[in-house]
Amino acid sequence: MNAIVEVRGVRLGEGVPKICVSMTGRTKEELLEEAELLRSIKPDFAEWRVDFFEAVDSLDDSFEEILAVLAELRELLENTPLIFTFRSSREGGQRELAEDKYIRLNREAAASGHADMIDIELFMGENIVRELAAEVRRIGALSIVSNHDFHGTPSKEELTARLRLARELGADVPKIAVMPHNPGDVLALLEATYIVSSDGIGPIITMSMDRTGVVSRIAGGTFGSALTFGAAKKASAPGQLAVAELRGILNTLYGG
Ligand SMILES: O=C1C[C@@](O)(C(=O)O)C[C@@H](O)[C@@H]1O
Repeated sequence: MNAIVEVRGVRLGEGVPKICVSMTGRTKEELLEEAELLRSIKPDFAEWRVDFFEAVDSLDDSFEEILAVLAELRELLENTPLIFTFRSSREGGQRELAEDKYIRLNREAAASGHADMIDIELFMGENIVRELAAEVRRIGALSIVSNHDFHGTPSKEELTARLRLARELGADVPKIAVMPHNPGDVLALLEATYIVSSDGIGPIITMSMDRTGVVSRIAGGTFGSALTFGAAKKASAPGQLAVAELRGILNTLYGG
């Protein structure tokens, strides 16, 4: 595996940390509006948080409505790399999907060719993650294997182990987001980031949430996090800064 992951010409793991903005529309109209806004904001990456999309509740077996919206988003976003993410409730998302639907949804999103990266939750289970990550890659997309703790921050050792496990299971990019209760928790996240990024195997994405964790969203790159999430209209997680502000700070820290 290369130390750099390239998506539509954007090199993750090299230079200034990349900025990703999530689209959290509940309806197709809201999503298309968000995509229009992103055309002017021009983040390095866009993420569609599919769990916010109301039509998920009436999903039939074809996923037709989701795949149609995905195709429209792809077109509007032109060459901006697009991450497809269904975040389940137990990891801080809006909805839950039965395991078989979760697998098929992600597989079909990858097969559509409209999503560049597919977010797979680490805690779906090792076999599912391994198979899905391999399949996503076979189809020609990339995988982010993610874990989120909205209640606390595991120990540095546990954070390190989870990031490395994601990689072992085939993640192109391991990702972890955790909630700090004190500055020591942020330090644990940053130290784990430094340790795992020093493996030199490939990019990782980490963040500590909320006000206490903001420092990780702006300076995580110093410790080896390749991407940070910023907000356009609405934050998709606590602590995200507005893109313009984030971009200014990243330019100050890393040169633009
Ligand atoms: O995994 C992440 C990171 C995130 O939770 C954050 O804290 O910025 C935001 C989510 O939309 C994204 O999928």
